[in-house]
Amino acid sequence: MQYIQAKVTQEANFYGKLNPVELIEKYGGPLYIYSERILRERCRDIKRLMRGPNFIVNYSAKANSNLSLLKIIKDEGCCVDAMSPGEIYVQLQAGFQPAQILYIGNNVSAEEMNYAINQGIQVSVDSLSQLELYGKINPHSTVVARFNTGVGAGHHKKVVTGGEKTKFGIETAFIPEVKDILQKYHLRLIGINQHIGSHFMDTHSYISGVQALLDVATQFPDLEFIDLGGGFGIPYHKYENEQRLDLAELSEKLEVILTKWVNTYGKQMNFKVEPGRYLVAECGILLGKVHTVKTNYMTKYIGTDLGFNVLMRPVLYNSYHDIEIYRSSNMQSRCQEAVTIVGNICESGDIIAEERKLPEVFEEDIIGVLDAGAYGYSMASNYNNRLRPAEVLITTQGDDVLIRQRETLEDLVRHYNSNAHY
Ligand SMILES: Cc1ncc(COP(=O)(O)O)c(C=O)c1O
Ligand SMILES: N[C@@H](CCCC[NH3+])C(=O)O
Repeated sequence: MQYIQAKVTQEANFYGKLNPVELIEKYGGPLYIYSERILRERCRDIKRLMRGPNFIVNYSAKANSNLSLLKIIKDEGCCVDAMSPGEIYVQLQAGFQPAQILYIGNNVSAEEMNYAINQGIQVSVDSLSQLELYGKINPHSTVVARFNTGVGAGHHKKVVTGGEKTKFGIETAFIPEVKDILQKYHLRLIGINQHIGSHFMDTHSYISGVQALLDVATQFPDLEFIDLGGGFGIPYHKYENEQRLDLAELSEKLEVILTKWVNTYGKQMNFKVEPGRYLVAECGILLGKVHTVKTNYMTKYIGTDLGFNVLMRPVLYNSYHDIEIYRSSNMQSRCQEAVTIVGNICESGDIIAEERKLPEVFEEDIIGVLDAGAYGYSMASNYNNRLRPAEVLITTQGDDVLIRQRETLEDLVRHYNSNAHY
């Protein structure tokens, strides 16, 4: 097999004992591959953000809720946050204890709240009306509230979750109303949280958000924890040597402001963060095959089986992913050229990479889409009745293990009611 453009994965010895062509031959494509080693490294990186037992990493499982990955993350000593009863269900299956799960809901129904409450899982509410609902359902208990401090950040406006133009969190101007509802239902606010948005690469906005959240915290004397949120970015432009987010710098800044704040609050505090992408993005690569190479009116299209049903990010946010090329044939790339890599979905926007400069690509080549572990499979769909792919873990020993089967055609009709009369 030839590694045509594969500097990143070769340096990381990503694929273990098999190469990407062999992995596709063995499991078929498209295929998500995850490196256990890189996943564990990222968990350890983020756990070094703060010292001591009062710091908890809550993995935000919406980024990737594969059961096997959850078990590894749990094994690394992380807890989790959940966005839905489905996430809670899978997290319990992965072995997390209810006390290790924080349900950070948004527009949650009474049934969904009860689902969490009945399992002993702490709920965080993000509006006055949800706080009222929680109080009615579960008075004389503890509650957590998500605030919107006005600070937002993110790689695209669709993923900025703090500030004026977002549905999330309780605006800080409503703190008096929060206190009234707490009193009315005899609720004790034990934690507050926020999440300013996804994928920041410098520490500035996160620190501003933390400072603003601490100002909110000062107004509630009974807190046991403050959850500072996630959003830690990863270098998607590895071929351009993009710098990593400076976690050491962030750690130093956090230490200064949190220590100062704890001294004035006058009581020990637990601090949490909620990283999703940071833990799982870089451990995942999406592999697919080139089925067609064609030119339409001067644009050279590389037609693959990587439709936006398997990786939505480029279509939804215009997101960039580095591309690698692996080849089983002896074909030789003669030049670098700008090509547009597309999938097999019936929409013109089904583009993974537009006008990307790559060594000449041939049919049957394997394409690797890097940093696809976060919001890849978890946002995959059955659009065009395509099947969601299989997922394979490369263990720290370099063995490949199937951790989720590829869907089958039968899965596509599994939930139809064939006895329906109409
Ligand atoms: C409440 C909450 N916490 C954490 C995250 C994780 O974000 P990220 O994957 O950017 O760390 C998200 C997603 O943006 C979120 O909505
Ligand atoms: N899905 C987004 C991140 C948003 C996370 C959820 N608030 C992405 O792929 O970048």
